Amino acid sequence: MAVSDDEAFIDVDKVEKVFDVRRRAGFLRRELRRVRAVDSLSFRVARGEMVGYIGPNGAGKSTTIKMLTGILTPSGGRLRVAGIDPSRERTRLAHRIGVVFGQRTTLWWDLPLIDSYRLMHRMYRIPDARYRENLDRLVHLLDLGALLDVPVRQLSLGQRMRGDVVAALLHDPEVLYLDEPTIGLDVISKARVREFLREVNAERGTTVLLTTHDLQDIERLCSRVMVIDRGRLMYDGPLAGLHEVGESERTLVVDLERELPPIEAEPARVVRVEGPRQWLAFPAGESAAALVARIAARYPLVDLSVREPDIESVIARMLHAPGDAAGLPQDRSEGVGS
Ligand SMILES: Nc1ncnc2c1ncn2[C@@H]1O[C@H](COP(=O)(O)OP(=O)(O)OP(=O)(O)O)[C@@H](O)[C@H]1O
Repeated sequence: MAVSDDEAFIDVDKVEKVFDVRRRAGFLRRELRRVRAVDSLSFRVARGEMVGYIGPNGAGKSTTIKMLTGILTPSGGRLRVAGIDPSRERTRLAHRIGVVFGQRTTLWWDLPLIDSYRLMHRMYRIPDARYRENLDRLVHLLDLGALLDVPVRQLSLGQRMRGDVVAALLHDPEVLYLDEPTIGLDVISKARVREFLREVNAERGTTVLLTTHDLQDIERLCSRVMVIDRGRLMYDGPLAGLHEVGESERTLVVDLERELPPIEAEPARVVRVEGPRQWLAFPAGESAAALVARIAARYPLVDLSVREPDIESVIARMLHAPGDAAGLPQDRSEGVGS
């Protein structure tokens, strides 16, 4: 998407990351393999944007985020966040970014939640008044008041995740990297975290880069989505466009009054029939309401529901490579000698 030079808050220009990995290739032999995790990757994100960053397992998403936080140094290309080169000035950048890794916690496991926040207050040298104001606001928004004195190890996954989100935002970061922030959460906790992220983005103008395997996270939060595969950017645009490129399909499940032959309702097609229930696949870009109206006019409809495609199938269709279906680990290594 077109973000100009001046607007770019995150600026990634032909960035590469190559890992050299030694693998056992016999009794004594070790073979050196070169893994190109990120391959000439370029994109820009403007301040205040909320962007989904998705791709199959092993596509290079975490490697990108690690370079953006300064944990990893690129092998080539140029990378800036808020004008800062992350790997050179990691500490300075740390005051301006927040990170939530859904699979790991940044909180101290044995301490009550509030003690982790007090430690962050000191670590980030957050002015007292600002710390108190942020803590009150965030704890209220994420409904954590009753849990502040509970050790982190005793929190449920959803409570812990909300605790992590507060920790990432206490120092008012300008950019937030979220890696699977709703993984393993129940429907209510997911909705609460999403609602909260939308508010933070709207109120504070926080720039958000969101990695997820949950298509609904993207649908609810991001107007723009970037798809990475084998370290390369394959798509950058609205989610609807991704459905079109990938020709992804939604499913309409209809319950009829009685068993009937397969419904005829172009462009939908019946993919399964079980008694009076029929499943119809139709292009994700088509209006479900118009389709339902056409079917209701001709068939005795009792009930219906619409099922969205999952993110893996959308990406897999877009990549047009059934053998490489998203979710499968990919070997991207090149032999470089022993
Ligand atoms: N420290 C490392 N050393 C060697 N290879 C690595 C290292 N980190 C990542 N890789 C390799 O780089 C590629 C990209 O990995 P990365 O973790 O960035 O993918 P990902 O898109 O985040 O995947 P996932 O969705 O599974 O988290 C993979 O082939 C991975 O095995």
